[in-house]
Amino acid sequence: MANAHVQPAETFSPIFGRLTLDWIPYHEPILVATFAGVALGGLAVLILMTYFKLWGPLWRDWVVSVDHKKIGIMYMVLGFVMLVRGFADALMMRAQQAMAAGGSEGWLPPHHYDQVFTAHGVIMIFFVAMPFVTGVMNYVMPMQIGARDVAFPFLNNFSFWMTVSGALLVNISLFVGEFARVGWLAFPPLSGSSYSTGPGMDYYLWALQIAGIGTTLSGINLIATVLKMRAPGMKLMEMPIFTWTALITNVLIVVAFPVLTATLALLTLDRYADFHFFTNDFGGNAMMYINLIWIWGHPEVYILIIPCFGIFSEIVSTFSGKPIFGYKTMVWATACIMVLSFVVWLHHFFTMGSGASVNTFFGITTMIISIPTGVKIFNWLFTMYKGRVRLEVPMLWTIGFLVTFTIGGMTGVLLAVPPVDFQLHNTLFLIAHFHNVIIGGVVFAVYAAVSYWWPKAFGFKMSDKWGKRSFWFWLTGFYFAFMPLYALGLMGVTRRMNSYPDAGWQPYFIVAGFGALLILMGILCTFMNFYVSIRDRNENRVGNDPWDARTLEWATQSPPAPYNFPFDLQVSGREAFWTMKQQGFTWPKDNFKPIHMPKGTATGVLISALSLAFGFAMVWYIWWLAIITFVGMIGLGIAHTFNYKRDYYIPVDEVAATEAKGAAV
Ligand code: HEA
Ligand code: HEM
Ligand SMILES: [Cu+2]
Repeated sequence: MANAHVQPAETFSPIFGRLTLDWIPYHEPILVATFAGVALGGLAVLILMTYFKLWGPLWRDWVVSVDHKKIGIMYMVLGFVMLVRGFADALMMRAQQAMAAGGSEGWLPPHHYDQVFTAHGVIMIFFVAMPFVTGVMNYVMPMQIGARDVAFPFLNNFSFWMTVSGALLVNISLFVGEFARVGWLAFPPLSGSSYSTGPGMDYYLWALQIAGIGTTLSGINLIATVLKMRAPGMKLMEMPIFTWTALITNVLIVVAFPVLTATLALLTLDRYADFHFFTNDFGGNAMMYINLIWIWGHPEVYILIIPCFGIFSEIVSTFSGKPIFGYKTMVWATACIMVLSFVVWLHHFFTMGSGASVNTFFGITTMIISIPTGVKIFNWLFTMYKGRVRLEVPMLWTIGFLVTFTIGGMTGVLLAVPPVDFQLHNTLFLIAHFHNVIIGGVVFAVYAAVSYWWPKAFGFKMSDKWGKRSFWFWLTGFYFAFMPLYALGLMGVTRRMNSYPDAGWQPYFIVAGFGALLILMGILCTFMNFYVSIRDRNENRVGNDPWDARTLEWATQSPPAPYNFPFDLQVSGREAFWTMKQQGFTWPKDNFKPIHMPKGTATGVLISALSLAFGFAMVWYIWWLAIITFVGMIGLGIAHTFNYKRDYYIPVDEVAATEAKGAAV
């Protein structure tokens, strides 16, 4: 069955561009079944929503909302939904490699398998990990600095919906056409027009461009928020560590993402307009792409991990009952990582002919990053040392992280040694390294963050039992799924292989597949946890400060009022809320003033919807639709500047009523 794939013929019609019925994969049973599942599920959701009359509230309270808390939660929902999609791809790969040994070709032909690993990588990085960290930053950071919202609330809503448009475009490619078969970073010449015909690569380009605009704008927004919106009295060196990491992450985003945008734009010109930036013909150079994409790509992995370091810092300190050890070194270590992350990119292509001196330089700069990272690890350990450590669920994830991330970091240092990398580059050892830091770091952090801030967001705790189950399945699942890959990598097994001749490797792949099943159990326990926690919410109600925490978000109600804080805060010292608690702080019960708030608007979601249609039109060369939607986007943007009704006041009696319901502390 393998290799049976025939690419539909390239045709062009003025109305449908190059889209023909042949591009609908109704001859692929896996996709038809998936489509049926998605369609039925979607239909069920539509019916339930209509039955319970939820469309109005969904639109008013969520879709058009500019409230940073709502937007934060929507990012998390997007992350979890896409995690299911990305993980389904992972299971397919694990199943394929568990069977495709010694002459067997397994169940996924190369044409399909290559799309699966590309989609998995793209989805996991751009539409799982990025929404997760952006979501947590959005939800938590403004409250940590005592602000009512982010600096540009409308922009925040717009950024979110652009990310959704990008994610939708990737998912549309599953049922209309195909996705790229080039790996998550799409190196030319493979990704150029000669070797990647068809729409797959173009889906990749437009999805990432659209989502990337959202990410860049959100970065600008959150930087402005930290710099301009802090409560009076909060000095930079007194901000909570998580806020520091959010600031540094967003600086990285604002510096790095434009490089991605430019790189993808150049590749788009190569593909659409016959330019030759990245081809050997006509003076182009593919190495330029490799350099540019990694100048973005390496900082990107720190964009993912740095906010997670912030999450763990808050949790360690709260659950050890101590201020974070080495506050200043924590801030400086993070700043060092920020700067260093821009001078290591070449470690991703030591083997591509830069020569010994260049490789040595980049090998050493890479190793140096271990030092500030080690500083952080030891700071967390010292925070726990002699603390009254409470092993609640968020803390379990934190300890799991400390152990797992350190192992993954160490294997990164091995890869940073150029001669070693000549052996291990693009083997499964590399795959094991980065899943080790990303799952042990980012995924664990997100789970920790969700269990930690959930009671703040919803007013009740999550289930302890299901939280622990989820943790143990993920932890053991991770080790079963990825330790065999280190061994395989050392034996020389390369990445992105659809099948392999040596049946001796098969047992390792089977163990890895078993690990993926354990992770599946972990994910199922998570959804069970959501269900059980919401079902039993009335038994698990908590006050505003259930963990005896130290930062300002815990001074608000649980869930926080739309305005977060009823009064302007005047804060001092590093652990603002802890100090307030020591001084017996309570919110005043009267003398409220009307609160000035930003108004929701549908402009963001409408422009994003047009951008989705624009992306689709560009993928399929439907030029008339591209022109109309492009003009529409610009027009809507301009029209929005004439909308002067952007704010409103919450009247005093409404504030008083809200505060009477559950005044903080
Ligand atoms: C969250 C994501 C994340 C993080 C945090 C890291 C962190 C690190 N990474 Fe990793 N890396 C990736 C994600 C990440 N990486 C991805 C996605 C790829 C591959 C992409 C692809 O090709 O598809 C990759 C690839 C990659 C390569 C390329 C290999 C190759 O293609 O052949 C290299 C080589 O140097 C490397 C090194 C490192 C190092 C040195 C660190 C360091 O930052 C780690 C520092 C941490 C520690 C060392 C542990 C704690 C420290 C101590 C306890 C102190 C004492 C320790 C010492 C003094 C050593 N990484
Ligand atoms: C949850 C369990 C996961 C499993 C079982 C899993 C499994 C896999 C597998 C089998 C591959 C292909 C390896 C190969 O090339 O042979 C892969 C690639 C990859 N994974 Fe994962 N993965 C998981 C989670 C994640 C997460 C959370 C992320 C990032 C946030 C991620 C990012 C990637 C990337 C970037 C690639 C490279 C894709 C490429 O080669 O272009 N994965 N993963
Ligand atoms: Cu790197």
